[in-house]
Amino acid sequence: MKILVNGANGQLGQSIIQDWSGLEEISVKGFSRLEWDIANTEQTIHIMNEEKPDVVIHCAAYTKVDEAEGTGGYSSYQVNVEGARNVASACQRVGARMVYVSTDYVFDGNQSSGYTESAPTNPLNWYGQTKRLGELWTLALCKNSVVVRTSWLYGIDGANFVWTMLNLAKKQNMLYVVDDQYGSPTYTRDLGDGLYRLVHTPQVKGIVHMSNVGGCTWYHFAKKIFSFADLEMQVVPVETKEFIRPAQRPINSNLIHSRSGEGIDYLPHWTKGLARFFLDGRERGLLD
Ligand SMILES: NC(=O)C1=CN([C@@H]2O[C@H](COP(=O)(O)OP(=O)(O)OC[C@H]3O[C@@H](n4cnc5c(N)ncnc54)[C@H](O)[C@@H]3O)[C@@H](O)[C@H]2O)C=CC1
Repeated sequence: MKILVNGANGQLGQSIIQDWSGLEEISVKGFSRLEWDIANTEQTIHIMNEEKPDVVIHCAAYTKVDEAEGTGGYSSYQVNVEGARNVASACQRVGARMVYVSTDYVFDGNQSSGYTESAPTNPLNWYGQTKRLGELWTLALCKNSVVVRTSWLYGIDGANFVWTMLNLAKKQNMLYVVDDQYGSPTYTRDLGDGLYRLVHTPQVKGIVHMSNVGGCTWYHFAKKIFSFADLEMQVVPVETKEFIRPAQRPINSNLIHSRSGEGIDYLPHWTKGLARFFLDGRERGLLD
């Protein structure tokens, strides 16, 4: 099975390439933005015609949530909507399955019980809107496609909340962290494992929620990070309204995994994902 990964220099893309390279039953090839700009229609068609993959893992995205608001949304629209449309139609043309990675930010977060795959979407910010439009184009243009929604993603290679907390701990011993936004932190390697099972479960189509199970607030996530890192840090819980940011975030973006019985299984609990991150980081000499 031949698999292409776009956005391969991002945190999820790197994690997938590292874990899937060398596996016997698949061949995986990653493309950075410089090698494959998904917003470039001709380049997308050319690469897909040349490579003729069985599967494309679509990791490429404009992910700067606050900047997306500030720039009038142009860059995020180009990548998250037009780029997804290009890839979906090229996948359809060459008969490839497209796995479009999406986000909990397609929901407004007002539903305290969480969101199933079929729950109505209502993004609060421009990033979420562009990702939702990308989902719709993917499902409309590529018959053999799956939209995989995940949340609060962090990996060893990349900028994310975990590294932000660990880097701040080098400079200060007190931090304010939001305690009224709830979600599921998801480790890229655990998501990669879930995507690997999905790739081998061809009958699954449509929308699938895939995040580490369980959930917490950013405050509890930060506390857990410092506990795993064995660092003394005073973490003070604050409300979202005390942190004014350009993009609004959902208060409760808990993703319900109602399709996990279909051969794709649940990912481990989020605290296990974080423990795995620390093991990996220590093994690679990046963490004490
Ligand atoms: N980071 C997070 O907390 C979450 C991310 N997601 C989704 O997961 C997926 C992967 O996210 P991350 O790895 O965290 O993002 P990332 O920002 O680390 O990686 C995205 C990659 O896409 C590339 N890219 C940007 N524009 C491109 C273009 N025009 N053509 C080709 N590549 C382009 C970037 O260079 C980058 O390497 C994205 O679809 C994102 O929307 C979903 C939920 C949470």
